[in-house]
Amino acid sequence: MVPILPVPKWYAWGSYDRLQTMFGAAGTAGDGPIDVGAMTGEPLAEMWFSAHGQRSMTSDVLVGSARRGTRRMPLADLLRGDPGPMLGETASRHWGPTLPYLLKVIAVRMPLSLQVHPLDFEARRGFHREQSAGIPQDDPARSFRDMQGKHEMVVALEPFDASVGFAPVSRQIRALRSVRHPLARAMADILQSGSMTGPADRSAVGTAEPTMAVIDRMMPESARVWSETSRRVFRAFALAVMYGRDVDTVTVLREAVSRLGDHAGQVAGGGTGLPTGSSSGSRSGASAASETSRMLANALRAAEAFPGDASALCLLMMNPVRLREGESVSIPPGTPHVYIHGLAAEIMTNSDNVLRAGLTVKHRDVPNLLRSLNTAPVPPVVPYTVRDGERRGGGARRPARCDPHRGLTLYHPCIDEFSLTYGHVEAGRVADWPLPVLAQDRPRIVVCVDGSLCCETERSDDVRRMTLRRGEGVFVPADDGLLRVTGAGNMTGAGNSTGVGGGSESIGHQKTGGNLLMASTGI
Ligand SMILES: O=P(O)(O)OC[C@H]1O[C@](O)(CO)[C@@H](O)[C@@H]1O
Repeated sequence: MVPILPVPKWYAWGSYDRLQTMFGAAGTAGDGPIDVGAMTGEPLAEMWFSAHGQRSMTSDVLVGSARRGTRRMPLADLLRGDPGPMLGETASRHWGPTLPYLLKVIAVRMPLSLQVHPLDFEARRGFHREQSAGIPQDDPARSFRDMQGKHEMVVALEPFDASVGFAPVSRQIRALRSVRHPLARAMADILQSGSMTGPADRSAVGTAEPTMAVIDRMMPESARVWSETSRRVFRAFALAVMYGRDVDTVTVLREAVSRLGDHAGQVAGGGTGLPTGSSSGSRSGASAASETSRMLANALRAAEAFPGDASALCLLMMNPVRLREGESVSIPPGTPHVYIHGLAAEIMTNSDNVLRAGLTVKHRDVPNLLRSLNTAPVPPVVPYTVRDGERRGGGARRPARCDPHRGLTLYHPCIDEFSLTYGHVEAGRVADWPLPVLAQDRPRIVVCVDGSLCCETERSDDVRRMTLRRGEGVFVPADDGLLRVTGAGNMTGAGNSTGVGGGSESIGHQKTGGNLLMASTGI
């Protein structure tokens, strides 16, 4: 068990206080430790616990001992040097000498890009193409930073708003028709009839006949077997991201919100936002209207952050999602998504490949995004959750309510690279399930996201103990076997600079315990 120092990522959409407060001095950055707690003037978006191949993306770990002295080294090097004991036999056999997952805590202050993660084969193809074009891997204009598709899962640490995947087409048409703008109308016409229907539609994009033919040529090869619905969704989406120019989205969306009676504010007030009904249009008028309002609300927030960017209208085609703390959603490669607001843990395959179509100051790559785009209107995928050994949900539309204050929940999507455990461990209590299950030959990363926790491993006679305060984390090698975690006292100050605790906190004397986030492989 070694302390791990997360890598901070400063992006414009990050928060000026959330991660700073959580992580304090527990961060690393390239050449040395960094006190993110003192950097409230900068928007801090993400803290990465990672062994990604690029130096600027791998976390450092502290090796050695408090008695003999510690030194920092990149986690990626530690794993490469001793893959068997560090990663375990199963993980090394499947994924080679590296961690197959990347864990982040993210703070979304304002909407971030309309994006898609590439499919595996597109990532491989794109990576090699950019390598042979000589584009440096850390070039901001690079789309493929590694060779992997990115499968992702989000677990909300606080209410978290997003738009994920395409909504049922009837919902898309309804939302688009609620907005009085020629581009929204042209998108709705395409969804309804397969094409733009008249001169008014064409004037919306300032171009004539060939538009549809150009768009159709952007479809991937797999489009040959797509349903007509998927083809229409592709065309409407592509129309906005390829041809939408300087649309005053803020004005038209505000007007639609106020005309519809602003359900958005009421909806934002509570409850899970995952779509609940079927895609057959069987939902009641009231719930359809409220879903339109939520689509509009997300689109408006995106438009206000990026005025003039027509791709905000694409959020009127997407499922609005509101997660409560402890709820989660999977983002398989190809899924269009926009994160709107909130604090969350994100775990993903070991990749930094993001293809953006809009709502960003970063590099956009519409052609590559369209090649990976999943155009099927499907409800967001909810990962399996397991509590006390009991498996629930999975692919269901409504997640089992996972109250993080009532113990630990294990979340896992239908892939093997990662799983995540989140929940509260009361002071003086030893977290039992699922930690023993995850002890079998798996590399783990444990982060204390609130309060404090005492971690203990025992290998032969060597007992190692560490107290984690808020923001501190440890990497637990597969070889360490069973990890015992006990809720410690209330020490909510920002993390210390080393993450090395003595294990001598007065467990049981204080009442708070801690909130545990633990990443592991799924097998
Ligand atoms: O590169 P951007 O647009 O800032 O977005 C980065 C974020 O988007 C995601 O890909 C969201 O799925 C995250 O993994 C990452 O945190």
